[in-house]
Amino acid sequence: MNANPSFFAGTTAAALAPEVLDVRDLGKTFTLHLRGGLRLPVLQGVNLRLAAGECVALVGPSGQGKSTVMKCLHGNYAADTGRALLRTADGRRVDLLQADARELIALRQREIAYVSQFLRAVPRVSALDVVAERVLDAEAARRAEPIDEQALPELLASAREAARTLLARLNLPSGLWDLPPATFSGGEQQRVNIARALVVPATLLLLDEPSASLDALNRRVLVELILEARQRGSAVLGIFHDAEVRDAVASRCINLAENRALAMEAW
Ligand SMILES: Nc1ncnc2c1ncn2[C@@H]1O[C@H](COP(=O)(O)OP(=O)(O)OP(=O)(O)O)[C@@H](O)[C@H]1O
Repeated sequence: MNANPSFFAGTTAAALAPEVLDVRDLGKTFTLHLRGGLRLPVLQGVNLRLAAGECVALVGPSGQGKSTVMKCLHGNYAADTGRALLRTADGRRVDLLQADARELIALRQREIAYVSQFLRAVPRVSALDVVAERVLDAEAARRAEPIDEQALPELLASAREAARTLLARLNLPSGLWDLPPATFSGGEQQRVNIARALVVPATLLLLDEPSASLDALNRRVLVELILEARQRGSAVLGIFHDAEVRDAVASRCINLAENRALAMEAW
């Protein structure tokens, strides 16, 4: 499938699918306090919509703010303006830009998965458990209470099984599974990161250069996994500098530079 660079030129299926994310007027200015309060207006009036099962690629020159959009939606950066309404799996509408810390944690456990180029691994936790923990977190969030001690061994066993399956699919050597990923190569860490994000279905997948450190074999696995996530109904927003990966997974592209002007026409 070729990515379609025109704004809102989605597939018919995407047009019929329920809307998952509606971002309007997203704005972000960085203030550099160590540079005398220098202000960098990076995002202004960003609008985008994502339907279940579609993948939108953010494209455009370096430094334009693509990663900043992702970080605002994931709650790593506070946005200055706008709203980003996410329709959750149980049909609620949550503004990602206004969610408080507790709500953000819950959203990250159940609804939103984020892959960046960098894995922020907890020391001494094995690669297997970095992935399996996400399954347990999602289950605890689904039950809206911590998992009790009696249920834990069985849940942990099935979470580790799911983690093993995905790590094997991503060709991470089994000899590494019980080791903490801190000393892994860039590509190995990236694969743990991808497995952690994709081991449970997400309403919204945020992928910031997920193939940056992958070899050709694992890029193909990544493409398969993203297409399967779309098929399950995840809405995917991604930055893919690898054009082959982008063309294989994206249903349309948005260039932030063109976004503002075109969005004004569309609304
Ligand atoms: N935490 C920050 N503090 C100050 N400036 C920042 C911060 N994060 C990003 N920027 C600036 O915002 C601009 C946009 O950065 P961003 O990483 O979002 O761009 P990008 O489009 O993703 O670039 P690339 O394609 O090179 O990854 C850059 O000029 C960057 O220096």
